Amino acid sequence: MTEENSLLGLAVIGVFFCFISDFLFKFLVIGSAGTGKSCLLHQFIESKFKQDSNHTIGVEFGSRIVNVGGKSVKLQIWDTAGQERFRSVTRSYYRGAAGALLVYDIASRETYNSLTNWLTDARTLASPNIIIILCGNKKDLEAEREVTFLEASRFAQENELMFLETSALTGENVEEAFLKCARTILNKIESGELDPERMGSGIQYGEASPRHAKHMHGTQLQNRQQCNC
Ligand SMILES: Nc1nc2c(ncn2[C@@H]2O[C@H](COP(=O)(O)OP(=O)(O)OP(=O)(O)O)[C@@H](O)[C@H]2O)c(=O)[nH]1
Repeated sequence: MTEENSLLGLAVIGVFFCFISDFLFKFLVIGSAGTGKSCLLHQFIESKFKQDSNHTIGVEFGSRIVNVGGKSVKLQIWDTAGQERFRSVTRSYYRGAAGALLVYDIASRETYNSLTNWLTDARTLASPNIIIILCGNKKDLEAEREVTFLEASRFAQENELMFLETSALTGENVEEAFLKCARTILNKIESGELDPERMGSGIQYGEASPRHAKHMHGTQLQNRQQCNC
């Protein structure tokens, strides 16, 4: 084998391992219209600010594999429309989500005042154990701030939420928000508090997980037994 061929082989193996994951987590991005949910998702996936973002119609989807505590986790993220007229559509996507970013705009008290409604929806429609991070977005609009950091952090504490102020425009804390949520879920899996095998947990074993291989092996065995081959 030539040196070029072996380098090519290593590159192919590298690319393969980049696309396989230990876990898959279903995430939601929820909150009032115009708070920057689509821009946060775009910044997280594309590492740039989405210019001319329009209102989301129903839901949009994005995914990215991240490394959390030595494990590769595929985040399957559903960006939901904040407009009231889409509520019945977006609510149908909540089911079985493991984590959520609950977004308000620090420059709009109205979006902050609606948080309780979004939170109730998430806990009743997704799961009472859903891991939620509160994101005070548009942190860059300091001069227009209507919601203080302190009051939002108190709200987060009272409602058992994690909290960060973010800016989809500058990228500040965007990566951290998604990773913090993923890390908390992973810690709960490792401590046994969350069971990925429970129906509707919003968690699946990825292709790189030995549990996935075991599960696949079991399925293949079952199929073989069924077809007698
Ligand atoms: N200054 C500033 N503007 C932002 C930021 N994030 C989003 N915006 C702007 O806020 C507006 C709404 O952003 P979107 O991401 O479309 O909001 P959304 O929450 O997805 O809205 P819906 O889809 O209607 O629910 C757009 O004009 C964005 O340019 C931010 O971090 N800072």
